[in-house]
Amino acid sequence: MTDTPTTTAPAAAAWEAPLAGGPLDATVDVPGSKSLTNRLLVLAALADGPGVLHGALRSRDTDLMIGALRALGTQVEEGDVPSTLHVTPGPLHGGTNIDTGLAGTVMRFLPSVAALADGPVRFDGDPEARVRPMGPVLAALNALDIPIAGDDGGAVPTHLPFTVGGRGHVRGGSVDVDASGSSQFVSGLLLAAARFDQGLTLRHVGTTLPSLPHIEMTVDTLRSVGVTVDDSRDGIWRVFPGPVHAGEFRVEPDLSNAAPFLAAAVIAGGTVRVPGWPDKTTQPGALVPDLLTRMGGAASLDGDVLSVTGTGAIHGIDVDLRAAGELAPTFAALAALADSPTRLRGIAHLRGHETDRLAALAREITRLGGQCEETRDGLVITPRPLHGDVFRTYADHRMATSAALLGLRVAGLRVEDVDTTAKTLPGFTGMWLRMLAGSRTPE
Ligand SMILES: O=C(O)C1=C[C@@H](OP(=O)(O)O)[C@@H](O)[C@H](O)C1
Ligand SMILES: C=C(OP(=O)(O)O)C(=O)O
Repeated sequence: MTDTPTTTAPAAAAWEAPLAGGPLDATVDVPGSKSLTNRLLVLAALADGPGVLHGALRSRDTDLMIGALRALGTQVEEGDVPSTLHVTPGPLHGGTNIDTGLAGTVMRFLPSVAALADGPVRFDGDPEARVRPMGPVLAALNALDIPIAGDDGGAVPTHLPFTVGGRGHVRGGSVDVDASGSSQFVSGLLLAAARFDQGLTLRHVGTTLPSLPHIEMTVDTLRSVGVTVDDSRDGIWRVFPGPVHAGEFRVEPDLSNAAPFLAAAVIAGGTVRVPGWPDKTTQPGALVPDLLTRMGGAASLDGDVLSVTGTGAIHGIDVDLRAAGELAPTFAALAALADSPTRLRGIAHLRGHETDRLAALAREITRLGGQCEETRDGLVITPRPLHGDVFRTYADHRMATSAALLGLRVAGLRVEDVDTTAKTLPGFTGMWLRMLAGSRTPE
């Protein structure tokens, strides 16, 4: 995954990012967390009875998860509002296809569910998904005696497309996994492991481990459905075999999607508030208030309302974002507008995200006249005066929200394919305009 990103989408369809007209004063209701919604959907499909999710995110990634679980035999129905989902598990069927789109959570979480199905399940996704790393999950399942085939046979594939030869049960046991490329390799194996005959002991054998909060989220979510997990040793997780209990769950707002709105207050000045902020969470977005404070904002929590106030002054930072790589595009935008250089470290694995985010951010910030250089494991951004141009997004929702942030200060910035934000936040442009107008953005 070292190729530089390319795109062929026409610049003509680009969205004119609005300039901030003055200090903000807005309350933004952010929809549910992608990561929690897709974990809870998977566990509901593996549960011992019908369950309910409230506040679920409805977006391309979560609708792909719903579509895939339906294809495997699970009933998923909307309640009185689209964010309420009733899930009734059924026997897991093979003989089906799964469209992963560009969703890491679908392509990495469902192969071990498919291994429990009663026949082959073929996975494929967007062209951009075919270059995202899959090898460690597939090799681990293969080591547990699950046949995994690429379209042309041969060795265990390392990328989409592939077929998981579901056998109705998985032996389980112990596997070693190099998860330095993505925490989702760990989460994807742990989520289904209580349904493996022997459960699973998973040992991470790589040099670095990104997104530890997302692995803690997996462990926490498993425990919330009655699964016993031992995570007492660094880099080793043991999931005991046993039932996954059905239940009724409420999904927290997506704190990583809240990040660009809160960051807007630091850039434009004024205050942005996000209600429903959890006082305790495994979401990496929990780091946002502290990071925005270090860059010049002031954050406070009043009840469950998180407020960020800015003056327009932005300071560069040196930060290891290993735990929260999905925040990097937001902080890269802030960095390009700051009064001193920024170094973002610990995020080499972003080269395997929706696009190679390090190359994409460096290229697009440079296109606007900025200075952004890739390092071995991150970016160094040196603020320079920026000018308007087309900002390419490479099918990456967070490139689009990052561009909207830059557009608050850079006249004439046009965001290519802004609708890519539908991956996790459909309606983003409406929410952004309402934030700028100072009116509350309904969920
Ligand atoms: O498990 C999850 O829900 C996620 C884990 C992280 O993946 P990586 O560890 O690949 O960064 C994160 O970036 C992604 O947006 C969501
Ligand atoms: C990396 C991300 O997504 P995915 O779940 O597709 O890996 C992201 O949302 O920033």
